Amino acid sequence: MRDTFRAFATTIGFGFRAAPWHAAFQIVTEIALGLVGPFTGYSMKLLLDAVQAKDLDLALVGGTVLSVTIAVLLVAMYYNAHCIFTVIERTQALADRKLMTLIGGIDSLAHHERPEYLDQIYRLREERESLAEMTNASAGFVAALVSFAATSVLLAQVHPALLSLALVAGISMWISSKANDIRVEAQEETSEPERLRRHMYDIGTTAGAGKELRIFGLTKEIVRRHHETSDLVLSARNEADWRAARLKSIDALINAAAFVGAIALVLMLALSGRATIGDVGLVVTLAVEMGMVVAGTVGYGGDFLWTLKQARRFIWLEQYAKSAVKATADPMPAPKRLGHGIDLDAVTFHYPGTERPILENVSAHLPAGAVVALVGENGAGKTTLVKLLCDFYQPDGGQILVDGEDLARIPTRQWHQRVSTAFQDYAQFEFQARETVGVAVTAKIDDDGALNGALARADATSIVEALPQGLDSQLGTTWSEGVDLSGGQWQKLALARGLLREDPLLVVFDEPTAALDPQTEHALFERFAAAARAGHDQGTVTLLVSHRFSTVRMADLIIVLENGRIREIGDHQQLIDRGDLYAELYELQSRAYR
Ligand SMILES: Nc1ncnc2c1ncn2[C@@H]1O[C@H](COP(=O)(O)OP(=O)(O)OP(=O)(O)O)[C@@H](O)[C@H]1O
Repeated sequence: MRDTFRAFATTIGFGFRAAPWHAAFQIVTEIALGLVGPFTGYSMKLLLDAVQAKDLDLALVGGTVLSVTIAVLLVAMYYNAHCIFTVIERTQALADRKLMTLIGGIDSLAHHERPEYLDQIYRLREERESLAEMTNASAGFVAALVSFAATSVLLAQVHPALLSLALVAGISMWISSKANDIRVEAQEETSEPERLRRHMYDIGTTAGAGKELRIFGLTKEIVRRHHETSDLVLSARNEADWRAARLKSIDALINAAAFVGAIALVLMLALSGRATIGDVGLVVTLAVEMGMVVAGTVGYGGDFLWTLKQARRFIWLEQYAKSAVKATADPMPAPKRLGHGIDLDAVTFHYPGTERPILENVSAHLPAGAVVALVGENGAGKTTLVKLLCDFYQPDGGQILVDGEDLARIPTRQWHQRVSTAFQDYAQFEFQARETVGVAVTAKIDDDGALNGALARADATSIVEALPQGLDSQLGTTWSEGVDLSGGQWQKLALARGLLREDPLLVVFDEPTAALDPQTEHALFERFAAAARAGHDQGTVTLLVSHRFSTVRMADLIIVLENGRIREIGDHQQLIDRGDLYAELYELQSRAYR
């Protein structure tokens, strides 16, 4: 209950924060509109009674009530529509920013990788518009309830038995909410196949998979899979719709019976002289109005509950974001420089929600100022170790020690500020070139000297020089005057981004040069290694993950991982002398290049 209230308060708060006056005015006008139906019925009653009694005064009162009601209707309708759009637009923008801040700001990566979290995040992203709907749903729901109350009072004045219409309306709302639950449940249960269906659609329609789709003639297969998954999703939802429709038809029958009963009752009352002709008009109008009130309450109530569901997901995300912050019982700041280095002390790890250990008992000393290479076959656990060193995940067993202190004690955000990275799956920021590189240290976006220095270290100077407006060029052909770059050029800019930070304690290159030829990669890393060794005062550890042994060989220390365990460790010559896996793989690659 507390969570529900919190979810409601949070999302209605979005509306009032994004557009306070419009939100307040929307609620007022919505309630005014909700009263139009009952007041129209009442003025009709007055007018009919006035005609029957030939009472001019009563006719004037009835006419005035009707005129005011129509005026309120016209004015409120106009402002209400304006408020609805303004509130939704502004709230949507605010909710989007909140989602971006939460999803992108969580220290861990688990919510991007675990299926149960992905479903939640997927639904939140898909249904993000709902987060902006709370003001609208609440205003509509409150207005429908006010209308319901006013209609009930007017009906009771004619005859208390007519309140059975209100009772039936209550039952109707209950049935409709059950029908709505059935639909919502089906949507939730088909969340994963729906994600798969979307994945197929994305594969079939975006540029990323375009080349392989054509070469492998995959389009037909992807369309078939999309069809298969669609059938699964749609048949489950269709079945739920039928069940909901069966409930709704029972509801319709009850309503029809109540409507006929109410008209019969008021006619009997009128024929026996206990009700006026105006009462008959009033009951007919209000019986119809009651149907609309029920539809409104159910519709807005459904929107309200649906919005509440998304709001609860949002609260889940907020709580998850808080819980994903590493528990640092005895926090300490990251050291200014590394004197000793980083130690892996019997590190063991399995991904949350899985059983298989990916790293087992990994121990190694990464000396301050050293260039360390991490090699091993696909799936050996190299990237996983990198994720642990970047503090995206924490070890299940053992410790990572930074100058002898447990990394668990350093708050993740602080550690991230002292880590520089370049990954194989780099982000393609389609901004101006200076921003594409400069986002690594936003304070340096306008510092041409720093940007050019990083570009030079990444061997990317010529790429930017060839751009029409140099650093100010817009990247990405989907933007006006935007220019596109090759995969290797994008990767070099990502590398420059990784090299912009001046005081990192750990620099990680996880196959960031896979799109470059081996000679270029080798030359680049020779340069990084020289720079890393020259920058001993900072004690930075440079960690390089590569499958190219020509590059790896110049590292001070090479760690060979196999099935999540360290198979060998040493420098190039030591490992060659041992004649084990490294020597074998090195020989194989050298032979291929001879
Ligand atoms: N998020 C995840 N959840 C569960 N298992 C994962 C996850 N990420 C990776 N794995 C598993 O962990 C193992 C090691 O993966 P990792 O990416 O660390 O290997 P790698 O040595 O970097 O491989 P490659 O050279 O192919 O990049 C693999 O078996 C992989 O399936």
